[in-house]
This record gives sequence, C-alpha cells and structure tokens, in this order.
Amino acid sequence: MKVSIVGATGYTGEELLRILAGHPQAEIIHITSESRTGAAIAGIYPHLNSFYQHTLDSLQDLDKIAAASDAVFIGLPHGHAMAAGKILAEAGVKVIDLGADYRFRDSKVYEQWYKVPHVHADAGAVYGLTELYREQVKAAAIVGNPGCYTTASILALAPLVKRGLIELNSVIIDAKSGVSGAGRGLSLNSHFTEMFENLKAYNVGGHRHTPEIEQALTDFAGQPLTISFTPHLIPMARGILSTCYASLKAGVTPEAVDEAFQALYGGEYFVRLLGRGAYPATKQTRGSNFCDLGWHIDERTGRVIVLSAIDNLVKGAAGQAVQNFNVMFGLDERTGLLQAPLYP
Ligand SMILES: NC(=O)C1=CN([C@@H]2O[C@H](COP(=O)(O)OP(=O)(O)OC[C@H]3O[C@@H](n4cnc5c(N)ncnc54)[C@H](OP(=O)(O)O)[C@@H]3O)[C@@H](O)[C@H]2O)C=CC1
Ligand SMILES: CC(=O)N[C@@H](CCC(=O)OP(=O)(O)O)C(=O)O
Repeated sequence: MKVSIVGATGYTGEELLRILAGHPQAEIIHITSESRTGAAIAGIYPHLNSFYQHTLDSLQDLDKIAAASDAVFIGLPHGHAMAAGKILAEAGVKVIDLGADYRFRDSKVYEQWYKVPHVHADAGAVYGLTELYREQVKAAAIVGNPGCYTTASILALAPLVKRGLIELNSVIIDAKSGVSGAGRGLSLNSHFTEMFENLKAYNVGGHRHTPEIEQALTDFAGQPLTISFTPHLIPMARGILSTCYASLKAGVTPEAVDEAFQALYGGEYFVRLLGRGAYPATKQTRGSNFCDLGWHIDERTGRVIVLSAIDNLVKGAAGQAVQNFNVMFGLDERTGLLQAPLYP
C-alpha cells in the first residue's frame, strides 16, 4: 500500500514514521510540513536517518499526494484536518485523521467544543477505537482516530457500561499524561522548568475529550450519560494512566466485573487484562500498542476503580492509526505493531 503522512513533523507523525518503518505492506510516498517544506525528514528526526530519505512536501501538494497514495494519515492540529480530508476523500483515498475533526457523529457537538465550523460534516467518518468499532472501521473511507485520554478511558469503562454494571452518571475519570501529549510545539506549560518536578491538573470540568468519552460510552450504555474528567500533566515524555471510578449497581459481584472484561476483551491482542487487583503502569506499555487494564472493587464504598495504561503516542495515536489502517485494508491487525514495550 502506498501511504502518505500530512503533518509528518509532529510527534504523532514521527511515531507513524517509526512504526511504518517496520510495516511490510506500507510504503511511505509523501510526507508534509508547512514550516519545513523542502527539508529532509532525517534532518529533523535524525533517529530515522537510515529509514527515510524523503524530503517534505506541503499541503499545496495535496492533489499530487492524493494521486500517489492509497491511504493518507493526517497529523495536523484539530481544525486543520477537515479541509485536507475532504480533498483526499473526494479523490478516493482512505483517510485516517489522528486529530479530533472526524471523531464526532454530530458535527454540532464538535463545533460547540472546538469552536470552529465543520467543513466536512457529511464525511460519514467512523470513530476508530478499533476494539470497539472494528466492523465499522473495516468499511470506513475516513476514520477519526480517538484521542489519547479517550482511548485509555473508554477501553477501561466500556465493559462495565455495556453490561449495565455501574450507575451511569457516577463515572469520574482522573488521568495523567506525559508531555508529548501536548505535541512538539513549544509552550510555557510544557517547558522544562514549568513541568519538571511538577504535577498539575488542567481544563477541569471542560476538557474537550469529555464529549468524546461520553459519545462512546453512550453507544455502549444505549442511553445518554455524563462523566467528570480531569486531565493532568506529569513530567515524563510519554504514557497515560487513567484511573476511572464508578458506583456499582446494587448486587453486582466482583466476578460479574471480571466476566465483563473477559467477555469484551478476552480475544483482543492489544488489550491486556492484568486482572482484578492488578496495577497497570505506563512503563509496561511504553513504545507499544498495548492497553493494560486492572480493576479493583472497593467493597466499603461500593465503587469499582479501573486502571488503564497506554502509550499516548502509540495506542493513543499512531499505533491505533496503523491498527485501523490494517483493518481498513484487510491486513492482520497486528502488522507493524508487534513491538514489545520498551522497559526500563
Ligand atoms: N501527541 C499526542 O499524544 C496525540 C496527538 N493527537 C492529535 O494528533 C494531531 C497531531 O498531534 P502532534 O503530532 O502531537 O502535534 P505536533 O504539534 O507535534 O505536530 C503538528 C503537525 O501539524 C503541523 N502544523 C502545525 N500547525 C499547522 C498549521 N497551522 N497548518 C498546517 N500544518 C500545521 C506541523 O507541521 P510544521 O510545524 O512542520 O509545519 C506538525 O507536522 C493533533 O490533532 C493532536 O491533537 C492525538 C492523540 C495523541
Ligand atoms: C498532555 C496534553 O496536552 N494532551 C492533549 C490531548 C492529546 C490528544 O489526544 O489530543 P487530541 O484530542 O487533540 O487528538 C490535551 O490535553 O489537549
């Protein structure tokens, strides 16, 4: 398959290049950047030096890119992918967008949270949380790849919601992310002195991943629900740990909770069920496409607490995007994604 990456100089673009370097059925054709057009990618990411001799094209070259590609990954900031996605989709190219532009079934929800008009609302995009929407991804022309916090949190909660084991409006998600989640661009919040030896919450009560999590959990609950979600920035480069709390319905046993996780993920390669009482950790998933889940029952409060660890750049972005690419093209879903976690 001939594959291009629009917005290849960002961290998710870099991770796509790193992963696709080991993908036997994907050949990188074009890569783009607006600020570094014409430069060699190996000059920007020297660790990729022996893998890629490509220079960077620009969004101006989209027609040429569409003509030469079977699939295009988009790694642009949200708000910038829709215009490119429209041109690519109209040219018959399969699109996997790593940002938020194609994640919402209702474009009004997108517009409300992202404060930009949607210019490709009729795209028919599919939400690409692969384990939960695989059948739709198979037939998709455009996939809206999930956000990193959302991947970790939805995978943690979907089994409980689907089985009707928890009080729907009792969900609280407390999640911590490594700084690469904020992208490669420089900002005050992510510079070393501000971030090192520091842990802080942000966007409390209003983070844009809230409606994305609600959309997916509503699908599995069969009725609308609201959640509380608090993200935190933690001084490490990559990884997300999402701690999800919910009240169990009366009479739900620990075994019923175990069984809900087994039923949904027992056959899934990339979701590792560490089990009841287990402690997933970001380092155990680093550099890999795994999501590790562990759950605890607090008998005293009647709550279930699910811990979910992923690498934000892999299962939370580029790895899941490649997983979706594989599904869209009928390949083994694991192709190019068999890296073991990088530990220590
Ligand atoms: N980082 C993460 O963990 C995750 C990120 N995402 C999403 O994936 C997308 C990419 O994220 P990430 O790689 O981290 O971001 P980066 O900030 O690291 O990279 C952004 C990319 O977009 C390009 N770009 C920036 N501004 C513009 C613009 N105005 N017009 C055109 N191109 C532009 C940059 O190119 P250049 O500056 O070279 O011109 C660069 O290639 C985002 O939508 C993000 O929200 C999703 C899940 C996880
Ligand atoms: C640490 C950090 O800043 N994380 C980002 C989310 C990263 C992500 O998943 O972004 P998208 O939803 O845009 O794809 C944030 O909180 O905005």
